[in-house]
Amino acid sequence: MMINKRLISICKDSKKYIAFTVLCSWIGIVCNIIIIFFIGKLINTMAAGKRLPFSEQSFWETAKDFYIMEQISLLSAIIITAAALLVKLVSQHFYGKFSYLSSANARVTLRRRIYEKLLRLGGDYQKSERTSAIVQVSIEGVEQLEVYFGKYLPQFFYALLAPITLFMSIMSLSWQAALVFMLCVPLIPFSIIVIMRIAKRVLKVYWNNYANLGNTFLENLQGLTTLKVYGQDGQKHAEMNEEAESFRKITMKVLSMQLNSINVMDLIAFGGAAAGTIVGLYQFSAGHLEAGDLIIIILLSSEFFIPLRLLGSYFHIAMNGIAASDRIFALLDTEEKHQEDAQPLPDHEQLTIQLNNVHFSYDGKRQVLHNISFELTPGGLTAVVGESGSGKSTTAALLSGQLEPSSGSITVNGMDLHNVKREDLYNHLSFVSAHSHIFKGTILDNLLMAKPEATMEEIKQALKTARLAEFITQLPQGLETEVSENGSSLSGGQKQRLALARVILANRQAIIFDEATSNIDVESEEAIWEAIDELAKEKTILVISHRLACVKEAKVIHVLQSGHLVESGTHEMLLRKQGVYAQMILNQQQLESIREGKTSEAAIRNVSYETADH
Ligand SMILES: Nc1ncnc2c1ncn2[C@@H]1O[C@H](COP(=O)(O)OP(=O)(O)OP(=O)(O)O)[C@@H](O)[C@H]1O
Repeated sequence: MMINKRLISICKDSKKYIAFTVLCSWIGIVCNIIIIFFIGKLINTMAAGKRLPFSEQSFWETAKDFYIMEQISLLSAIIITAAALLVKLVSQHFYGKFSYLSSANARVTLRRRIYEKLLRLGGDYQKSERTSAIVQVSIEGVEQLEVYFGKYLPQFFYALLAPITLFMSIMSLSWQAALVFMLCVPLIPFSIIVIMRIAKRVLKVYWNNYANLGNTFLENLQGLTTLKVYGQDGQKHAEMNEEAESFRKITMKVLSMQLNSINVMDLIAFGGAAAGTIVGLYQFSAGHLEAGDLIIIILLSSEFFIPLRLLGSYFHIAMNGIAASDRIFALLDTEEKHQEDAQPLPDHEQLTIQLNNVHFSYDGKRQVLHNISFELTPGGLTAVVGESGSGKSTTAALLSGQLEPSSGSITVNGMDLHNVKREDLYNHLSFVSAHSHIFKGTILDNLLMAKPEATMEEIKQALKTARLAEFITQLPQGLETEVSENGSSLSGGQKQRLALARVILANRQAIIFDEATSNIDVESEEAIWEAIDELAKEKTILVISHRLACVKEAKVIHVLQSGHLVESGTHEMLLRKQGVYAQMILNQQQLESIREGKTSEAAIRNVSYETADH
């Protein structure tokens, strides 16, 4: 219970450093025992009436001839003591080094595991934890394990070894005192186990509150402008204060629990040392123990309990790490979409993706897609349209392998998408969403991530197709211009055009555009549509768009309504059908004419105001 086997087996490289740390501590206590024994034996010799004749002989001669134990002269004892002090110093130095190596190794191993897992999970990581919680767990949570590996584990094994070593040493002087010490020792781990049961509960709440606070903080920070616009920042401030207060309370609870348990352990440690010493004193007064031996027992009594007492202190800090490790394991255990035996995609010139009777639900309860079947055939433009919430983005996410159907199947060139290696799929297929991620770095860095070996000619061509070349040449630092986190130093349209240039440079066979032109300026929108039309001449393009006028030229348009595929065909065919698509076109035209009407009315009003002003 006090050892987390899984954690240790993951960080198995730390094991040898833990063993070395224990060895260093053990060498330290053996040195202490030797020194204390010499002091005790010297006192015994003096108490027996033997005098050091310093006035008659030189110090060295006196020390050489004065025997404190059979076969051990004072001079030998001084030399051995000096050597023991030196060894203790060296072992203390190495204790620090090995303790650090053990924890550093474990932290590196865990962070690498988390990172690799996140890479394998891709967008699925949110199934297990929220983004802020993952950041907390992998930074602070892993950091909390420093004490577990660097201090707690070595101390755990040392705390088993030290009492046995001391028991054997004291046994030679008084087996009764040694026995009393030994009987009191298990009371400390017993108290640790009792406290651990309470601690586990409290620490779980502590970590939940901590993660919630982090999440609220991140969300409020990201949405600060919206909160300010709606005057909700004060309200959110108050809510965050409440969360912070509950976090403060649970932190105080953890601290007071730690303090109380340290008090209990102190009571046991001092009580045990006192009990053993009383036995020693009793034996001394009865004449069964010499004065020096009693002093040895008194001096070693604290050593008996210090290792376990220290184990208790480390234990509380380590428990925090263990609670964090539960969250780390939850993340590491998140089911991965892909099996180890995933296959590479057979090399085809073109990509055909087929949806066969696909049903999908996010939560297993509400069906979002019902029995969808269609084919994304090679070359040209295919469109998926439908009202908001009809399931367009979900379809795009299924086609690009980000989601898996609840039932039915998706095949790529005849192969089940589930079995296709993700790297291989993305070597053939790209995806551009409404919020393409632009990374902190230069514009060139962002482009090169699509094709690190791209030539300047290819980059220029991609920028030209994405209608971004002119903008870049206007920048004083051109391609070397730094963009801030998530491209926040670029406009929405520039960001999307940069994402488009990146996808063009990647030169995949198929590209899915999911509302890639929503929420951007008209100029950028037109530029992107022109580029999409150009790309569709060579590649397989699937667009999801609410702008029906832009998909008129598509070779096939699929219409979704409440998760059902209700119509498929060309623009003309669908218009003739007078069904859902024709109605959508009509609605959009009406909406646009109302908008245009309003604009012209406003324009007329403005003109008349202006005329009146003049
Ligand atoms: N992550 C999610 N978890 C649960 N339900 C979701 C999730 N994402 C979408 N949905 C639900 O699935 C349905 C289809 O959503 P989807 O985003 O695919 O629609 P859409 O047609 O792309 O809409 P829009 O045009 O507004 O983007 C909606 O009812 C939505 O509420």
